[in-house]
Amino acid sequence: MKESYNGEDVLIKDVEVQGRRVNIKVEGGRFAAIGEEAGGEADVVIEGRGAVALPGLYNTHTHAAMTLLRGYADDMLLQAWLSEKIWPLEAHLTGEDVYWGTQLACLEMIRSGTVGFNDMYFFMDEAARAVDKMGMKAQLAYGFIDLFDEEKREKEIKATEALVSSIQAMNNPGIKAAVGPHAVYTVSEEGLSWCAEFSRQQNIGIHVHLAETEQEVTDCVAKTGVRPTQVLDRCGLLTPRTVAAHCCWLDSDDCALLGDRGVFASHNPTSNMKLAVGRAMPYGLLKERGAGLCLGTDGCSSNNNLDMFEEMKFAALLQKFFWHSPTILPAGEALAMASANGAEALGFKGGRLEVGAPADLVLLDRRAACNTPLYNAVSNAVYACNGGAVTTVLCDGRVLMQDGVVPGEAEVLDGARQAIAGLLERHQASVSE
Ligand SMILES: N[C@@H](CCSC[C@H]1O[C@@H](n2cnc3c(=O)[nH]cnc32)[C@H](O)[C@@H]1O)C(=O)O
Ligand SMILES: [Zn+2]
Repeated sequence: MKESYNGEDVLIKDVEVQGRRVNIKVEGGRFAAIGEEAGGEADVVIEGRGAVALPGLYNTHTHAAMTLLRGYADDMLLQAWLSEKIWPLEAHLTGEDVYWGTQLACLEMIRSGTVGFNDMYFFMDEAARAVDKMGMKAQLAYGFIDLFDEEKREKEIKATEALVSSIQAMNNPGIKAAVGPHAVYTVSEEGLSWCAEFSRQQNIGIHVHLAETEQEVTDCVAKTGVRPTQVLDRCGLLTPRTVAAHCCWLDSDDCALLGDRGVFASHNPTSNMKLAVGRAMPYGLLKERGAGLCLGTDGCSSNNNLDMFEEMKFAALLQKFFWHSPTILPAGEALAMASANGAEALGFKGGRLEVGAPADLVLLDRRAACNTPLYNAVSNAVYACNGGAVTTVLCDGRVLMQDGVVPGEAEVLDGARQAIAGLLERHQASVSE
């Protein structure tokens, strides 16, 4: 497998697509042909051996470098988890840590069939360097938190402007900048409005946490007189380029507003259940009102992995359980949330297994137990398999994993382990001072 990519043509032979055994030809990073007739010369030939072919997946809400904090703090309520555990350790993060933590996240995502993701964190120029090296697609935002303090707001504005220009200077169409106003309880309305205006001026996306907990909503109403959705709207943050993560504690007016504005609601079921936020995103109401619907894992510290196959299953099951409906969020809709919808939410064209689309492709092992029997490949993908069944991944036609091999995996794991050791050492030294 080549570690760099120069638009090689790829021929994938004998794979299962919607019940048919076909070949897939990739030319110039796009699907050129899908069918028995697909063939001809190719720089790379992959024997599918009947593997199940699916579109590449998009994780629309994560804090990628939180891989370094996996398992560091579990079984806590959100506010205590953030203030007592997560933020004190994050204070010691360096750019190098985020470079290795993001590479580890990319490795984990590639191995489980994700080709693109939506990130909000610190040192995002380092995250961009990691994404560029790993060959994935991403929308990257600096997590803007001003804590209602004017001086901190100025610093967050400068950090956001710096990140956007450094990403735009990379000229990598697979890596997009965005603004990342964290949430209504950590960002002033001046800060929220600045983010909205800057995203409009720069024509870039918006990535924000919305209505994750009941406390967020009640505190917001007590403080401003209106609900978080209305605060975001009056600051100009609800747009068709907005991905709002969580969207759990929304009422029907909130859902109507998100639908009217064309916002994408990113469902993060595992994180919501792990942090016991107490309510499932109102999937049915948001769908009825026309909001975009996509899927995310949140960070590794509130999941604790980045496996979008698990996320599809938990989304389908949580919606059925919470809304008492065995038919809500069927497998096909869960797969659409995790692929084409997610790509669209981030302004990418991929996540679709169709001629002309960018070649985002995942092959699942046909011989895996979770694919035996194979009555329905989509049912198995959502309800039976997890990311462990993924054998081969292409992103815009670039082979990121072939037959379970990701080039440079050992180096990424070693680098991440060293970063974790340094981070814990610095945190320990500060605690014992
Ligand atoms: N400039 C900001 C950086 C924020 S990055 C995004 C933040 O979101 C935090 N985070 C992770 N998961 C969640 C969640 O589920 N809800 C809210 N915040 C989260 C994460 O730990 C990180 O601190 C600062 O000065 O803190
Ligand atoms: Zn989050």
